[in-house]
Amino acid sequence: MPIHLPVEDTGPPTVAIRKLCVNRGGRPILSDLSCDIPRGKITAIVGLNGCGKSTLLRTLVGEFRYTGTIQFACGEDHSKPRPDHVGYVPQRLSIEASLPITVRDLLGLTLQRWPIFFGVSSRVIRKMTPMLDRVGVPPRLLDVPIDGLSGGQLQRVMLALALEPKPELLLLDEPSAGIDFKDQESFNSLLAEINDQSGTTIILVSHDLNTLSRFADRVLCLRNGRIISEGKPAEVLTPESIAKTFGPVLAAV
Ligand SMILES: Nc1ncnc2c1ncn2[C@@H]1O[C@H](COP(=O)(O)OP(=O)(O)OP(=O)(O)O)[C@@H](O)[C@H]1O
Repeated sequence: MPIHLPVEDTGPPTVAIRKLCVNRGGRPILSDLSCDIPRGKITAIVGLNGCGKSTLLRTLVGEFRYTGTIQFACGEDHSKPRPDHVGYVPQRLSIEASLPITVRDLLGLTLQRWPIFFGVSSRVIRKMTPMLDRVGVPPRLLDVPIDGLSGGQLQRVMLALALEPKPELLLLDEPSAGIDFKDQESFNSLLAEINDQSGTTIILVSHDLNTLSRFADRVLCLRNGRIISEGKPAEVLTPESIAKTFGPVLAAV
């Protein structure tokens, strides 16, 4: 029986998920998953590799078909989120890393509504420096090819794109993967600042239970595509719940 601890009252949830089922490759990945994502809070999703964390985020951004309901309370039309209501930082870039694309090209290609062969508009060019500044990326990196960025710099560039124009919901899939401890700390502080200053609801997938216990408002533990427990970090990251989510070996550590 999953453990569901009450969400403190922050008004209607940003996302209400009910009986969500997702199949991939003919196999159930998420099964009968129900939860509320509280407005203006940071919710972390944890669980073993392959338990369905990325599938859940990618379903929320509309990538996979599903049964059940996902009710968004973003913008005025609550039935469907529009891209400008939801920002998404994927686990990895699905483009060839060796393509000779600079940060400026990536921002131009993503922000512009017409084909890049018309050139990047001056309106878009003017936006780039403040966008990068907001996430702590120096403007000199605009001319660096994306495969020349460090893991932490690339995550920040992706975050800058996800924050454009001003999402009510921000989804991040393992933003700390491949980043050293210092960069992780400063990236998490940046997310906390965004959450604090603009009230953006954040859902992030993470494997770093220590950091989450300080940083997330709520933790959702997944195992084999089902919710094992959810609640505040101190309530949920207990030896019993960790053992149910990750198995007895980690709990014993
Ligand atoms: N294209 C696909 N076709 C079929 N099954 C897939 C496909 N992609 C992923 N899966 C399976 O879906 C399951 C969930 O994958 P998902 O990426 O959501 O897990 P995860 O919890 O995010 O894992 P990780 O922590 O390793 O990123 C895995 O068992 C995976 O093998």
